[in-house]
Amino acid sequence: MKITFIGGGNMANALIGGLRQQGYSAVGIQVVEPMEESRDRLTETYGVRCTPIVDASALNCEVLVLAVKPQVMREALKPLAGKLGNQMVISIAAGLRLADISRWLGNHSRLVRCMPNTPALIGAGLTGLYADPSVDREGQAVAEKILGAVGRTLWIDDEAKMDAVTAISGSGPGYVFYLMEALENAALDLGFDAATARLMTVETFLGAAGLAEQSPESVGMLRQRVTSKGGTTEAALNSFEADGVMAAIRRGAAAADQRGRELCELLGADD
Ligand SMILES: NC(=O)C1=CN([C@@H]2O[C@H](COP(=O)(O)OP(=O)(O)OC[C@H]3O[C@@H](n4cnc5c(N)ncnc54)[C@H](O)[C@@H]3O)[C@@H](O)[C@H]2O)C=CC1
Ligand SMILES: O=C(O)[C@@H]1CCC=N1
Repeated sequence: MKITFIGGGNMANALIGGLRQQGYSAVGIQVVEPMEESRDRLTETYGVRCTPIVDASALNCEVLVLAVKPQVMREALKPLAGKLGNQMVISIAAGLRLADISRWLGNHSRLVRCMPNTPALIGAGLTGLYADPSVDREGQAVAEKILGAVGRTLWIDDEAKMDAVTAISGSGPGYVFYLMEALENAALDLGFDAATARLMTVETFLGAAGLAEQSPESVGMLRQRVTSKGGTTEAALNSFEADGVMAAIRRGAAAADQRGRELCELLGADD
């Protein structure tokens, strides 16, 4: 199965890195990427062939992965419009409807919309997938195989829910790193050096996530188990509540969901 990526930035690197780690041959992967520096990096790191524009070899594939920013997707698809045969097209762009992508491709219908996340780079991604009703089981299996190579997959049966997937697991690593930054800064405030602050932060997140994964208990219950009455954790959590941290995070995720829907309307509208 030959795969062509349109766009060779962060996410394409994460997906290609994951596929290569899974033993997927570099010969089967090609990338269309206008930036010379990014092309060189991809070739040096993963041994994949890169071209600056869509040429005949880029079209000679079974699967296309659309990995450009939503704002440049329409422009990036112009060289592909009307030139596709039976290829499966997988879009990983936030906030772009399959109907719009299909139209920009000249009414192509074998489309799957996915929302991966950056832990894909270490094989620990989570991808939400939605398939156009015209995609058969074989097509779905192809998408599952590619995204499944870099982590877990979750099929969504309503495309409108893909913005919510983006707001939770797509953008989620950004929120987690933000919380990690906060804990790291707190450790610095309390007098630890940078390396120790990082170690304590990373291990605490890893340990807590691992515990949540293995435990049958809810995360709320796990939190309660750390929180002794009148103790230190309670002092911190009371302070978070007084500052509205929980509500602020929920409002933040809602803002991400809303932004996905805005992008959808803004970028999907006809000229
Ligand atoms: N970064 C993330 O955590 C996630 C991003 N996404 C989605 O993945 C897509 C890509 O995001 P990133 O990789 O973060 O962006 P990026 O900016 O790192 O990569 C996009 C690449 O596309 C290239 N490009 C620009 N115009 C092009 C064209 N006409 N033809 C081919 N390539 C072109 C750029 O040079 C750049 O290297 C976006 O649509 C985003 O919504 C999805 C899930 C997570
Ligand atoms: O911030 C963004 O728009 C992209 C989509 C999910 C993660 N990064």
